[in-house]
Amino acid sequence: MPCTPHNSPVSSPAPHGHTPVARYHHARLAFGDRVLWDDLDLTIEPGEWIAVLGPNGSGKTSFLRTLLRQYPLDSGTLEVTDAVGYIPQQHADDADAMAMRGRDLVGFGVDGGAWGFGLRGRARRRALVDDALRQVGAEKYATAPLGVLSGGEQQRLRVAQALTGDPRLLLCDEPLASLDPANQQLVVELIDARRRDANTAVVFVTHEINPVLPYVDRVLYLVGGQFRIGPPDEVMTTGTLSELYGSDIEVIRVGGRLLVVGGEYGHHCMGDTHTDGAA
Ligand SMILES: Nc1ncnc2c1ncn2[C@@H]1O[C@H](COP(=O)(O)OP(=O)(O)OP(=O)(O)O)[C@@H](O)[C@H]1O
Repeated sequence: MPCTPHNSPVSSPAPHGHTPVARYHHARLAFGDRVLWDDLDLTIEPGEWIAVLGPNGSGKTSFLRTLLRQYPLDSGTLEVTDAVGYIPQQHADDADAMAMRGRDLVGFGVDGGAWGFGLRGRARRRALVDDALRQVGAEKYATAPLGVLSGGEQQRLRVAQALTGDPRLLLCDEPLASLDPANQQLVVELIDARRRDANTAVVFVTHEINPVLPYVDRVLYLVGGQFRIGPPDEVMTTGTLSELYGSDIEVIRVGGRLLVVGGEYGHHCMGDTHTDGAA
């Protein structure tokens, strides 16, 4: 993959206006012979929720990495806002969970853990952290060591961390993994509240579309170097997924939830879209 970056900021005078937060034009990403996608044209609008789906290794995290400017494109262009927030998977922190308080984790969003602030810098940092904690309702356990908090509480703090930069674009990398359904719902609602309050766009990588299905505007479905992008009703269909996977896939709707079954990729598909008790 060439190292020349093709990514550049979208110029945006109005932070939460109508300027797109990201724009791919004829974009291609490949590692050696392995093409993850080619000729991707995609404009992400403020307030839009895009779910990124696909089997293991199809390029979902790599897609986020292009938006984070960690992976340059092979060809084509990507313009993306500078105001990007990132929510990682749970348990993604390497730091000692008993030595770090909840608000320390949130503070990393402000300064990446840098030292040497003046008084004014510390006051500003404290205000940003307090505001982010308030947005996710985590004030109560902000001073507890991270290691004693539940998975749901920790994930709330990671949402708060991502909000400290006042993002126009929120990137979420499987943020529901290993949460129970009640905490999944809570985290999804926090993200949606931010989207509604600040018109922040959301790009949400997930193996389980059902917890976010009511919020999703468009699905980007990646499979074996191919992709489809469109509203869930257009992409999550027997016809579209069968064509994309190149084998028979059946999509069944059960009580507002989706169950995807069949074909040689059946195992992946079940994992991609089926959560609890949809069958
Ligand atoms: N820096 C890199 N160099 C070479 N290959 C890479 C690099 N990053 C990712 N890949 C490859 O690109 C493919 C897509 O990886 P990616 O992590 O984006 O998939 P994914 O859809 O997020 O997978 P999963 O669902 O398992 O998390 C994989 O085959 C991976 O090995």
